[in-house]
Amino acid sequence: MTSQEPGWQEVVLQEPTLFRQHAYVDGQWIAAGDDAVIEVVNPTNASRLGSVPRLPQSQVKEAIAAADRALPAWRAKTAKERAAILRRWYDLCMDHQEDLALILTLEQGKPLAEARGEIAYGASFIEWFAEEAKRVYGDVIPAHAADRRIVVTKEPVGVVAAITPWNFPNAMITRKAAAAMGAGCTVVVKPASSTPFSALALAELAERAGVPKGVLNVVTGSARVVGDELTANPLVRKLSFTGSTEVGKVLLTACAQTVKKVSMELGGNAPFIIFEDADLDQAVAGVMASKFRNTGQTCVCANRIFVHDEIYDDFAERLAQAVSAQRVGRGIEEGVRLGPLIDQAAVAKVEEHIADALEGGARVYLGGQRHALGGNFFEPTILTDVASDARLMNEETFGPVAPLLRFSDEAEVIRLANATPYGLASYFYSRDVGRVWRVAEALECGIVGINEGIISSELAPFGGVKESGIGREGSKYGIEDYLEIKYLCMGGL
Ligand SMILES: NC(=O)C1=CN([C@@H]2O[C@H](COP(=O)(O)OP(=O)(O)OC[C@H]3O[C@@H](n4cnc5c(N)ncnc54)[C@H](OP(=O)(O)O)[C@@H]3O)[C@@H](O)[C@H]2O)C=CC1
Ligand SMILES: O=C(O)[C@H](O)CS(=O)(=O)O
Repeated sequence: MTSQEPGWQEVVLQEPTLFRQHAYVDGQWIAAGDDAVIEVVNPTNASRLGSVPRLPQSQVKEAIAAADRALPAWRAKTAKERAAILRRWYDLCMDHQEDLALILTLEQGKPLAEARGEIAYGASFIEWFAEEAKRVYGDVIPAHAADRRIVVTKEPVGVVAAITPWNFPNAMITRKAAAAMGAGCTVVVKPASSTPFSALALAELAERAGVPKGVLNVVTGSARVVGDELTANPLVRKLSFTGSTEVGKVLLTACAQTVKKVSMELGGNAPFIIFEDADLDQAVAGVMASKFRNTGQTCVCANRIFVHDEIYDDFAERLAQAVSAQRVGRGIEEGVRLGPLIDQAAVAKVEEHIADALEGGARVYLGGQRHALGGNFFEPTILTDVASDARLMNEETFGPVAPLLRFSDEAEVIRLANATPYGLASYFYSRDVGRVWRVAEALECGIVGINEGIISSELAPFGGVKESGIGREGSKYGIEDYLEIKYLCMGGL
């Protein structure tokens, strides 16, 4: 038994040392000076999984200082040397995929199959930035005078702070840390307090891969205490944040005081538009993939589903058949497709959005209630005839609710799709090539899924516009956010 804690539900890790209950600072596993802890529970049944240190500001400051001390030697390594260490980290993550997936499912709740997928997805960023690290090219610019030479180089930003959410407790860390480390930066990560164990397991494997002490640090503790130090400390030159837009705005303001570079991956409110010429089987599959992945708890989930009048009733029935086939249950049970929501606050938000839609004239086509399993479980839900002024039109539900709205006019549905402060992902299904280009170019967002509901990959730039964020993660663009451009002007030659 890895742990006697009730939250472990007979789960046994092949490698029990991957389950860490200490913060990782300067190559050491540490407790809080006053032994204060944050309890961590299994969202499936609220049973105790363990605890992590509630570090005070002084120990967060020490982690930043350790990252600063480690920076010169780490950035002095060649890109090839850093790439080799990242590659070993990738190999170790994949070697321990099952254990990492079990830890993730226990602390976050997602079905084991999805957790395995997240581990592979998270590891793919380490593999990708091990390769991209070796392609950080500069420029030689034809000089404007015979005695000048103009060169552009790129240098690591320095110490990077990363604050990450609970919904992807592995991949949101590697998407930042691997890019930063590949660029030659050192990192202090603050994982979400409800899902810290995935981050600590990654730190354990990074140490085994040969990541030098101080290069990667994981601090756990109060969001406010840790966040205040990470955003105020002048040694931190960049903050990369993934989480809600509300918190992103707080962090943006705090970072202004020391003019830090920032990357913000914030909330979304994805429109999903199904035109009358769509392949309905593909559209149903796309909604199932986009809407119900992670039980609807992703920032790129379809949040508003617009269905053309001509196909509305047929689509609603087909979707209901697909949703009804989804098995709700504990994530560690094979075959389960929908796990619990992260906590009771998340359940309450889903209920509020449903109640608001019903008050506006919507109807429950399927589900609509807390699941018979109780706790944080909720029935996968389809609402029909949702009004265009419902709360969920402007707020991300972050739960397994598929609200179907009717439309008949292309220009009108684009106006509705764009009528939100968010702009992360959008989706639409049509087989008319002219419409595909018109709609793709008209949607105000960073990512467009066209006849496809799963858009995330380490190869492609992930990020949003408007209040969904700043910057891009993954792809060849993702490493640029961790680099500074330096212009060398050589004269008198
Ligand atoms: N665009 C994107 O890629 C993504 C966006 N999101 C969005 O985030 C939300 C869900 O994730 P959730 O974790 O609840 O988001 P939160 O914004 O509440 O939390 C995200 C992280 O920020 C920390 N945090 C919260 N308040 C502060 C603060 N004042 N100072 C410093 N850190 C703070 C949290 O710590 P603690 O856990 O200790 O409170 C957590 O680690 C949704 O809106 C979702 O759309 C989520 C994932 C991806
Ligand atoms: O936090 C999220 O929702 C992720 O960014 C979505 S994805 O990258 O896993 O698709």
